[in-house]
Formats: sequence, structure tokens, C-alpha cells
Amino acid sequence: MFLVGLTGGIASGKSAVSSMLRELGCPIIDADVVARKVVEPHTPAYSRIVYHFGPEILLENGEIDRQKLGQLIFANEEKRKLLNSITHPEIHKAMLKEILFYFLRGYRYVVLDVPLLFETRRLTRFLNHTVVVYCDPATQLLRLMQRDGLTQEQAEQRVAAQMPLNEKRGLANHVIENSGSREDTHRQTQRPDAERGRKTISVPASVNAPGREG
Ligand SMILES: CC(C)(COP(=O)(O)OP(=O)(O)OC[C@H]1O[C@@H](n2cnc3c(N)ncnc32)[C@H](O)[C@@H]1O)[C@@H](O)C(=O)NCCC(=O)NCCS
Ligand SMILES: Nc1ncnc2c1ncn2[C@@H]1O[C@H](COP(=O)(O)OP(=O)(O)OP(=O)(O)O)[C@@H](O)[C@H]1O
Repeated sequence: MFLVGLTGGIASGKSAVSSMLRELGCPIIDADVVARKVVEPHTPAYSRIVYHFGPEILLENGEIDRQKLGQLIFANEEKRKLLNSITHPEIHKAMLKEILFYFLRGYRYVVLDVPLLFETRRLTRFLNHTVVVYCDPATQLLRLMQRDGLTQEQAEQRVAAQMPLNEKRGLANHVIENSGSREDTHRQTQRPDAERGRKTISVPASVNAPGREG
């Protein structure tokens, strides 16, 4: 089975690109979605978060207050490491299960959308290919502030909590440039861009029909 790791920086456009790939019929496993599931009430990670961060981290309905937890961990490296140590093993286990699910259904490739792929390196050994969604730092900051309603300082804090995007760019097999329009990015998901010397991804959706040999 061919496993592609899709990564990038916060708000660099991973979800935008993964939606485009999904439209091509490509199965996507989204680490942010998995990360939400593994901290639902009554899970082991949920209990450990409440134990370490206290009941004040909960909403009235008992779920984790993600906004509050985000404010805490992006402002404090120790707390971020603690949360990562609780959540990451659970996230990776759940993602491996999802890969198995697709494998058993006959899919020949899956894209894993993982923001912290190169930071944790836990999943990289399973991957055949890595793709970074890049955008320039000023655009990244602006998109992040606009999307999440953050001040510049808060947005900078979140960007600083990750490996610099330039560094990730150097580690990937392919780069999708997302500083420009959505149309430009969309074009890069449709065909190899070799003639312009760029490293991009092209996913042949037709070869990934369920039921085919894995
Ligand atoms: C801090 C939390 C509660 C904030 O939740 P919220 O719903 O506001 O944001 P969401 O989960 O959609 O994450 C948005 C983006 O923040 C960045 N991010 C999230 N967690 C981290 C982290 N621990 N370190 C650096 N960047 C992070 C990623 O780029 C992610 O795409 C949540 O992100 C979380 O539980 N993080 C720890 C688990 C984790 O590392 N998730 C990332 C996928 S592996
Ligand atoms: N090419 C583009 N042009 C304009 N806006 C864009 C473009 N690509 C993404 N955006 C916007 O930028 C914001 C960040 O994009 P997106 O949510 O896809 O990033 P992400 O990498 O998945 O973020 P996160 O790491 O936080 O999950 C969103 O509001 C999205 O609509």
C-alpha cells in the first residue's frame, strides 16, 4: 500500500489541499479529526487531560474546552509537551487502525494529513512519499489570524510551536505552493508540474478504486 504524508505549517493550507484530493476520490486520514476523537469523554486521553490540566479545562457539557486548552498549550511549551505526550500515542494508534481499514478494503493508497508529521517523526517510517503544503510566512500569519480570530502575537505563538515551514519544505519529497490563489493550488493537484521545475503531487484517483489489489 502506498502511503502519502501531507503536512505543512499551521494554516498553510493542508485542509484546502486535502479537500481537493478528496474530490479526486482520494481517501484522506486527517490527524486533526482523529485528535478530536481520541479526547472525547470516557477515553483514556480525556481522563489524563482532566487529571493533569484540572476540571477547569472542561466545558459545561463535560467535553474539553479546546479553545481554553489551545490558549494554555500554545503559550507554554511544558504544557504543550505534556498534552502531546498524552495525545500523540493515541492519535498514531488510531491512524494506524484507519490505514488498516483502508488496506483491508482494497485501497492502494491513502493520504495522511498530519500537521506535526516531521516534528514527531512517528509516522514517517511508514510513508512512501511526503508532501508539504507551503505558503510564505506573511500569508500564513494573515490567514491564521483571519481564520481563527487571533491577534498577531497569538498567531506568531502558534507558528512558533511548530518546525519552521521552510525546514519542512526541505524534508519533503514534493512541495505544493499555496501562497497564491486556490485555483493555482488546485492546478498543482491535477498534474505533475515538472516543466516548471517544481516538485508537486499528482494523484491518479482512478487507480484507487476499492476492491482492487492492495
Ligand atoms: C490544542 C488543541 C486542543 C486546540 O484545538 P483546536 O480545535 O482549537 O485546533 P485544532 O485541533 O483544529 O488544531 C489546529 C492546528 O493547530 C496546530 N496544532 C495542534 N496541536 C498542536 C501542537 N500540540 N503543537 C503544535 N501545533 C499544534 C496544527 O497545525 C493543527 O492543524 C488541539 O489542537 C489539540 O488537542 N492538540 C494536541 C494534539 C495534536 O498535536 N494535534 C495535531 C495533530 S497530530
Ligand atoms: N490559496 C488560498 N487562498 C486564500 N485562502 C486560502 C488558501 N488556502 C487556504 N486558505 C485559507 O487559509 C486558512 C488556512 O487554510 P487551511 O485551514 O486549509 O490550513 P491548514 O494547513 O489545514 O491549517 P491547520 O494546520 O490549522 O489545520 C483557511 O481559512 C483557508 O480557507
